[in-house]
Parts: sequence; structure tokens; C-alpha cells
Amino acid sequence: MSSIKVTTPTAQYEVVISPGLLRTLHRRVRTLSPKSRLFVITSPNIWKLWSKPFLASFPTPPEVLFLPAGESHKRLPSVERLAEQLAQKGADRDSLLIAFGGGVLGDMTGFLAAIYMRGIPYLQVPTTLLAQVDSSVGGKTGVNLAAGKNLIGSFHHPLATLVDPELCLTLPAAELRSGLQESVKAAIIRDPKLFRFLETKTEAILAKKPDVKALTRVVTASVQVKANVVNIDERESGPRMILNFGHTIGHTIESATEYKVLLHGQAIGWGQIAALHVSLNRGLITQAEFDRMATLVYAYGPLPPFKATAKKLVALTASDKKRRSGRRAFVLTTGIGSTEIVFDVTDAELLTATQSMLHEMKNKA
Ligand SMILES: NC(=O)c1ccc[n+]([C@@H]2O[C@H](COP(=O)([O-])OP(=O)(O)OC[C@H]3O[C@@H](n4cnc5c(N)ncnc54)[C@H](O)[C@@H]3O)[C@@H](O)[C@H]2O)c1
Ligand SMILES: O=C(O)C(=O)C[C@@H](O)[C@H](O)[C@H](O)COP(=O)(O)O
Ligand SMILES: [Zn+2]
Repeated sequence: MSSIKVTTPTAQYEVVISPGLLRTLHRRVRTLSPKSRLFVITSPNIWKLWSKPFLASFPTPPEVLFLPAGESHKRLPSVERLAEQLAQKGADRDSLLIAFGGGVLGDMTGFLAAIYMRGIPYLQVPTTLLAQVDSSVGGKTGVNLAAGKNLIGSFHHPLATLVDPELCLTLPAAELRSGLQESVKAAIIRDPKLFRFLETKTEAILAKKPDVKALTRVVTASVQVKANVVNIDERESGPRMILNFGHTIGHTIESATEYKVLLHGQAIGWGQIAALHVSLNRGLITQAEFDRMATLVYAYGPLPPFKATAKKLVALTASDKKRRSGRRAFVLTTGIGSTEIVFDVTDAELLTATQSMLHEMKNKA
């Protein structure tokens, strides 16, 4: 079992990572919140697969509310519908929400917890690899607008994040690989050791029945990277922007394709390729470093093709939340494990890099 601490000016909590943890969930929940009324928020498909071990330790079953699965449901009306259900069931400020799902469900449940009765506590019990390595940690919650990704939201940290890597054993292969793109990101921005692990253990990680020991190591190292960054910059005033490596173009790909074509991690995979091209063109990394990093991104593919022009993708960066005083922030890599945040990447530079990324996509098709 590993426990990683998140300590920010507004919150202090643990991320507990332990295979098999789900079967002892009730004890852990009651240690954190002895008396609260519990509301589990999940999706029908996840509940069908995992309700038995989830409920195994509960003396009486908690209330369960459902959200349909998928990024296209990550919108305000879904949150409102859930809030109405909570109100009808008499949820109050002593209630505790338990987000039992992937990043979409976790982001929405966290946002619901942030705004219901002006704020109630919630727990993250992430069920996808992506949610385990990234989205269940750090307190970013929210929903999408047609105009852009996560444009409505708040920072609201969970009471704790309880991770059982065994949950990933029922994930479709594409979902597992999507989550691994965020681990590749964590490795590129801050952890050369994780990078090497992802390079050498690809087979075990991507096996038909993934090696839980290897997955647990990937989750633990990725969460450690995330916690270290969040601990120094909770509100993304500066250093936290590095967690957005690959996301400037990745997010524009998601909104250009109306959140329907690619999984989040797949879009971020392409976004990382674009960011690698900018870094290479600026001479911040050697061709050999570029090749090594791009090879790792593609190793956790395939990254599906999509239709959008470079011009459109660059134009859509106008709604990126990292913009400061009208200037676009961009995260570059200066080598495996190191990054630089810059504000002077020109449209022309980004266009060239995005065209190179689209060219690679065409060659792979
Ligand atoms: N808040 C953050 O810091 C942060 C970080 C990274 C990503 N995100 C967000 O996370 C979202 C992506 O999350 P995701 O990749 O988990 O997608 P997701 O939540 O849509 O889950 C992917 C699919 O897997 C299913 N599923 C979940 N657990 C399963 C299991 N154990 N077995 C079988 N199927 C299962 C889900 O029902 C869904 O269909 C995006 O909206 C992204 O913006 C947020
Ligand atoms: O936690 C962060 O900070 C991140 O940037 C993590 C990202 O992987 C994640 O996709 C996040 O939701 C992006 O946030 P946004 O503020 O750029 O929408
Ligand atoms: Zn992400």
C-alpha cells in the first residue's frame, strides 16, 4: 500500500493506492467520515461490473445515483439533474458524495460537491487508469462548454482519493491506453525513472490481462508527480501549468471534434506530439530525445485519426485557460523530466508544429 499526501493552502488529504482496497472501502470511508449519509455517484456500466466488491464491506447499502457514461455527458445539465436528485433525497451538508467512476464522472461529481448547498465533501474512488493516475488528484472539477474544454468548474479537493488498481482489469484496452498517455505526460514533465519504466515494461502494462504490480507502480509514480506539482501551485498560477503538457492542442482537438471522436488521453497523445515538435523546432530537445519521447507516446497508442485543420486547432487555443493577459501559455519539454513554460510561441510556430503532427497522423493511417 502507498499513501501520497496532497497539501495545499486549502486542503490536506491522502491518496491511498492499494490493490484490493475496494473490498474494505466501508471501513476507510467511516474512518474519514464517521456519520455522514453516503451518496455514491456512478455509471450503470461500472456499477454492473463492480457493485458486488464495492458493497461487500457495507453493513447497509448507500444511496446510488447514476450518470450516463461518456465525455459528451460532461455538461451542466447532467450536474443539475444530479443536484435535483440529491435535493429530492434530502442530501444536506452532512452528506458525503462518493465519485465511483472515471475522470468524467469524477470531474462532475467534484463540481456537484463544490456547488451543492455551496459546498459539501466528496471522496474520489477512481475506476479508470486515467482517473487513478491524474484526474482524481488535485481538485480540478468541472464540465465542458461547446466553446471549450472544462470551461466551467472550480477547485474543490476530495476528502481523500482511494485507489484500487485492480479496477483497471475490466477497462477496455483503448481506455487503459488513454490513461497511460497521462502517465507518459507525467514522465516527460518530471520523472525520467517513470519514463524508463514505461519504456521497458510496455508489454506487461499492455498485456491482455495487465500486470497489476506494474500498473500499481505506474499509478503511484504518476500520482507522486501530480501531488508534487499541486502542492507547490494549487491554483495553476504558474508551475501547475506543466500538468497541461500536450493539453493546449489536445483540448482543441477534443472541442473541434465535439468530444465525440477521441478519448481524452488520445487527444492528449496527439497534443504531446505537437508540443514535442515545437520543442524540437526551438532546439530545446535533440532529434534523439524527440524520437524517444514520440516513440513512447505512440507505444501507448494507437492514436486514432481525426478531422480538423491545423489552422482551426490553433485558432481554438484562444479559449485556453492558461492564457494570461491575452498571451498564450505553452508547455515545452527541455528533455526527459524537464519542462519550460513559455508565453512567446507564435501562431506560425504552433501552426508548423500542428501541421507536422497532422502529417504524422496521415502517415500512420
Ligand atoms: N480533473 C483533472 O485534473 C483531470 C485530469 C485528467 C483528465 N480529466 C478529465 O477526465 C476525463 C476523462 O476521464 P476517463 O478517461 O476516465 O474517461 P471516462 O470517465 O469517460 O471513463 C471512460 C469509460 O470507461 C468506463 N469505465 C470506467 N471505469 C471502468 C472500469 N473499471 N471497467 C470498465 N469500464 C469502466 C466509463 O463508464 C466510460 O465509459 C476527461 O473529461 C478529462 O478532461 C480531468
Ligand atoms: O491537474 C491539472 O492541472 C491538469 O492540467 C491535469 C490535466 O491532465 C487535466 O486534463 C485537466 O483537467 C486539465 O485542466 P484544464 O484546466 O486545462 O482544463
Ligand atoms: Zn488531461
